[in-house]
Amino acid sequence: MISVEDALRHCLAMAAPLPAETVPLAQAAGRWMCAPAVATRDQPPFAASAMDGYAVQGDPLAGDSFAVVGEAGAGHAFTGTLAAGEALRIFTGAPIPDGATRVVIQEDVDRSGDRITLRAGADTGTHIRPQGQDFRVGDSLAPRRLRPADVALLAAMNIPAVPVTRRPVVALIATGDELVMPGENPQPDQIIASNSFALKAMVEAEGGTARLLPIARDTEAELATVLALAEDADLIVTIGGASVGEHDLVGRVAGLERAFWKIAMRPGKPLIAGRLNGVPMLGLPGNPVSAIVCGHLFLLPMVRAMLGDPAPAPRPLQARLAVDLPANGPRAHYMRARLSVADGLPTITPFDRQDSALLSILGAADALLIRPVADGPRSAGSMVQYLPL
Ligand SMILES: Nc1nc2c(c(=O)[nH]1)N[C@H]1C(S)=C(S)[C@@H](COP(=O)(O)OP(=O)(O)OC[C@H]3O[C@@H](n4cnc5c(N)ncnc54)[C@H](O)[C@@H]3O)O[C@H]1N2
Ligand code: MOO
Repeated sequence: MISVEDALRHCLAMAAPLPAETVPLAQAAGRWMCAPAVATRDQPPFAASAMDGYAVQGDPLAGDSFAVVGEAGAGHAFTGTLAAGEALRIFTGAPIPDGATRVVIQEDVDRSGDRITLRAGADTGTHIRPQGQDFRVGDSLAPRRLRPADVALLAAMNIPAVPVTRRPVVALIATGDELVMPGENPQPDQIIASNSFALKAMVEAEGGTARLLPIARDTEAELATVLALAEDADLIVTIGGASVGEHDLVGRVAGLERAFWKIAMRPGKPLIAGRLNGVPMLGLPGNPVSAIVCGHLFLLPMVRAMLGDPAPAPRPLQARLAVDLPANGPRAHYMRARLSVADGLPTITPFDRQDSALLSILGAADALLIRPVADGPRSAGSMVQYLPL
């Protein structure tokens, strides 16, 4: 058995960033931009009014009066130059005319015909957004997973398409004679394949493309046939058949160059990783919670690394333990747990039942409480690490 940390290192060593492709901005959200984006213009491209009002020169006092000589709106610049004693009717987003140094908001003036007079108590802000206050030509946005606000920033930079890492194709193969697909009529000794659906959703939420392949029955021939369907995938994931029984065939697949088998982790002990004819492969344990927890700890980091994430490993957070816990054993325990807030602090309570077959408990959990190998007894109130689910 190797440690969780060593197992993750082996997994990440197999997961190199994939090549880039260019996508239009409208399809870029959620994708990993893999080269810096550089602004080709200033924003705003001119000094702009931040308010609806009147552009004037200098610092007028209450009672000062101006002749309104024209108008500027967003997209409609005033081309003349403003002289002392003149005002330009101006709207938010319009270019500030030459000669103006300030915008007086319309609530602070009295207008009569083509004249305005400043009221007492007018605010003294300039209400001018300087050219390039948001970004300037040459400013860049570093590679990242694009969030909605990033896509807006790229649009404002006038960048219509961006280079993104190709989505990794992850082939998911459930194995076992006992499995049928949801909606089928299981025999009395059969169950429904479930965890592949969670893994598909997890891969896709992370930016990968998941391909659910047919269930492989417990024969070497059938497993080989289904694995052959996955040979063009970027990552092959099998589910079940990873343990030590006669029907656990994954570790014995022809062409598998194993990096490791069995890790000091609960749930997830029988995890297998390696390359199958050169393609990175993860053999997840069949128990639903084991498969999904290993998905969070090993599969998703590999997907993130293939997408170019420079920090693909899971990032534990800290919370206050709500109950006493006995010492942990020789395997790191990723306990299904619930987060709450007590006295303004994040607090974590593990479920009493931790059997790795319990999907209902995993569904009720929003965190994995991490017990390191041989961690001593913990009292309520001590700080522990967890991974959000
Ligand atoms: N003698 C030992 N037996 C077991 C050990 C061990 O060390 N020595 N390890 C146990 C641990 S830990 C786990 S986890 C399981 C995992 O074994 P496998 O990866 O071989 O998984 P299976 O035997 O195929 O299935 C386990 C369990 O999960 C159900 N299953 C399988 N696939 C799915 C699926 N796609 N959806 C829903 N449920 C699935 C399957 O029916 C079994 O009930 O081994 C222990 N045994
Ligand atoms: O460690 Mo196995 O993964 O749950 O029961």
